[in-house]
Amino acid sequence: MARGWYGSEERRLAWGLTALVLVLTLAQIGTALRVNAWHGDFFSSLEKRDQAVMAVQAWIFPALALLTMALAVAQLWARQILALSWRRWLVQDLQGRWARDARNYHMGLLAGAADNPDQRISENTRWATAIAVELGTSLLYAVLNLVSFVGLLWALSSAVSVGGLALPGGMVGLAVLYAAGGTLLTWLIGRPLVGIHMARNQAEADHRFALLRLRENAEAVAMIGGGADEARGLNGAFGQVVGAMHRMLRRERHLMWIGSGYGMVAAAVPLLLASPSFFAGAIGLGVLVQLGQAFAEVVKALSWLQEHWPQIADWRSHVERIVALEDSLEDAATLGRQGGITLETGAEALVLEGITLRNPAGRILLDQASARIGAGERVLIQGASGCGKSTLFRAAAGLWPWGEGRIAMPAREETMLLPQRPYLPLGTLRAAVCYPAEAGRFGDAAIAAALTRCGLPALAGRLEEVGRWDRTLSLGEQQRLGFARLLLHSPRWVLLDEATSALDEAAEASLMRLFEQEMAGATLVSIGHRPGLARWHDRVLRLEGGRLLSSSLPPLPAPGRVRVAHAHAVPEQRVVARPERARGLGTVQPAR
Ligand SMILES: Nc1ncnc2c1ncn2[C@@H]1O[C@H](COP(=O)(O)OP(=O)(O)OP(=O)(O)O)[C@@H](O)[C@H]1O
Repeated sequence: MARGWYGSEERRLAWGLTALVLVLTLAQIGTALRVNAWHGDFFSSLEKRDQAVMAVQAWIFPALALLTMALAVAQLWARQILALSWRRWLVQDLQGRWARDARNYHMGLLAGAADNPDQRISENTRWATAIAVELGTSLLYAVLNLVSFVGLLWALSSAVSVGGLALPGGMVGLAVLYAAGGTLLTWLIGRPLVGIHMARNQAEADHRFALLRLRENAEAVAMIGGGADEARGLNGAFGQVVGAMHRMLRRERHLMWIGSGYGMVAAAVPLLLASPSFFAGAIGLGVLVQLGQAFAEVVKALSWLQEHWPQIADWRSHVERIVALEDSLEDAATLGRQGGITLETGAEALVLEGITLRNPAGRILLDQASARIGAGERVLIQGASGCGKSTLFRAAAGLWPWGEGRIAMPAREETMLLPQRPYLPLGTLRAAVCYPAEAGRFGDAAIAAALTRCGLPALAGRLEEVGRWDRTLSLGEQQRLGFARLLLHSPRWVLLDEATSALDEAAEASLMRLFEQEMAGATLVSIGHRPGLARWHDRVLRLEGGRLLSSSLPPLPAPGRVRVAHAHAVPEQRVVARPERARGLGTVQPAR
């Protein structure tokens, strides 16, 4: 995680902020050392009853206090900015990779992919970076403290004798043994904390996802009266969070016993051990106080792991989740590339050559099928539910990884696919209609005309309104909006996947008439179950038993009559030219 940022185009910022934190931390250590020396001088002056020296020390203290405060604030600011900048880079990097190249789609197809990527990107990155900076600076502080105070402790303890035995550096050895014992004990008791934090993180993510799912499906749940059941499910999901929290708190309580006991003993031991030397007059009060402080600082520095173990466990659980997401993103990219289907774009026709498609379980949907749809044709794809019609479109969009063969497609910018429920982005209605182009791409008059033509005249005056259009518009209205998009973008190739399924026949006819009038030159490939759809097409491609069977449709019937496919279907071999049409203008069927 860190290497990416420190090697990125933001590396100057990354290294600069890190250097700033380092310098400010060093300044803090220097000030702490000076405060320690001040204590020595102050208590020595007290002991000697030297008022003049004490008055000087009294003046020094406010300056030291002010410096300590200023450095604490500056170092905190630098740490926070470092963590925030790193998180910003990490989030942008992760969400960019997740959103691009359909990796989020391929992650959904991967068995065992990292769950809840949203929580990993928004939540885990926050803690992984913030705690890393905290741990990093506190470790640096501990190391520098150790280096600073270990010499002092060594020097001071050379004047101390225990039981008449002078041990130069004895206090240092004692501090090392003491901290090592505490660390070992902490590790033994606190080891399961990492797993517990992982379980808590997972439970938190599952609970949040359950809440989100209910929010997104509020209407369906309310209609079926599933509220009580949902509440039980949510309570169950949160119960997992509470369970993990209890396990975590129990462990942390155990660690607290060790931590607090150790701290108390560390404060008293050096004073008790050095007091005989003080009474014997070998050391003064100032040295005794300094010795106690230096011992506590050395023990604290050496006990860094012990003191920060709960934080380390928490941090690791966040990092593990981000690393798992990164792995899944890589796997998704591999899955996206691995497909045996060769996709060529920029072709003049849509050509399928020896296409085999399988579902994720390996079931063959399409077996070595070939077909060609020429420019200007209107082809209806039919077949039983679940036979693989939409999967064929997915393959044509380069999304389906399971299969073989070759697909040649027109250029992407000349093609537009309308699914059953068009995707409506968050934001203004204008943005929703213009999608995927930018909101400012089309003028008001063009948008209003498109909406009116597609039976949504009432929406033409609400272009600046912000709303959840996927919620407030009925499915039929959303499908009309999809056709308004088509009109605006005017692609040469249109792929419809049950894009009129929510409309009545008259409204469907009104929209399909677009391909007779405003978009008369476009090639149309649709998927649909309704028999009435056939009248808007020249031929049918039927997906049956893994084969694509082509049937031409009879010449244009009289308006209002439904056309049916020829009884003798043949495997696709040739292109059937689109008959010339001449039809009267259709009437607009407003939805509301
Ligand atoms: N993401 C997926 N994971 C697992 N199976 C899938 C996935 N997508 C499609 N399938 C399976 O592939 C098969 C073909 O699905 P597809 O959506 O192409 O059917 P369809 O012919 O369009 O059906 P319908 O007419 O009902 O829309 C189905 O059995 C479906 O369950």
